[in-house]
Amino acid sequence: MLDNLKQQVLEANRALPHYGLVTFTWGNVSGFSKELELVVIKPSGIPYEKLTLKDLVVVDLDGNVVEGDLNPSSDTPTHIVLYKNFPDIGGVVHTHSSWATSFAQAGKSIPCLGTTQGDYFYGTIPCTRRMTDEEINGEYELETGNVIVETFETNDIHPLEVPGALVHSHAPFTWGKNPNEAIHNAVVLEEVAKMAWRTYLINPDISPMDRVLLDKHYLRKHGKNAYYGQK
Ligand SMILES: O=C(CO)[C@@H](O)[C@H](O)COP(=O)(O)O
Repeated sequence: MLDNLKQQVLEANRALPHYGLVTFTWGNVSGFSKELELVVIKPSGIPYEKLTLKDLVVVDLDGNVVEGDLNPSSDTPTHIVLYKNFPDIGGVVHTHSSWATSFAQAGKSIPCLGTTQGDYFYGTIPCTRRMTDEEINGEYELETGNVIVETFETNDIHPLEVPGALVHSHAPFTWGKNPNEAIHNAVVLEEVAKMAWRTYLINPDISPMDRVLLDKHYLRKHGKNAYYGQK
């Protein structure tokens, strides 16, 4: 079971440069085994092209390394917070992909302007609030996860209906049922961020797409599945 998850995490991390989502090592992917309550994550600072299965790090939900000789990604606490608070997710991606990161730096959420986003994100992709000095000077990566969870709870957003968020002044995180789905959502997020910027340049007054069209597209693709409409 863990070997299969490691293979998924390795392939997902290698997909980051393939899809143009990272510069240098500005990104990381993890996978979660609910049965084992273990997270497999990319080691910190290791280039994707050099990554092997034995380099991956396995941590428990307290962040303790249970397998691996390298340091886990510096973002590991954020990944763990998301696994603990968003049930049914099995993969998390963090990148500094430039279009999505530009919205995060601007502190702007990405409204759902068209069906491209509507097929994968059931509405606005939220940007978190700025973090406080205490949060930044405390356990920053842990607080980063907490501010994402806070954003979803405050705005009553279901994390499997909107599988991603922009962290103010930082960058995006996406997730999914497994690492591959989290990567897919990261690619979509970067693409719709680019489209949103261009859409606002063409028409600064454009409003979000009609809800009836969003429902038609989102429900057609996802159906009334287990989590639709539930918290
Ligand atoms: O967000 C950041 C830095 O701002 C990190 O995502 C790094 O860009 C990658 O860190 P490692 O995964 O290599 O520790």
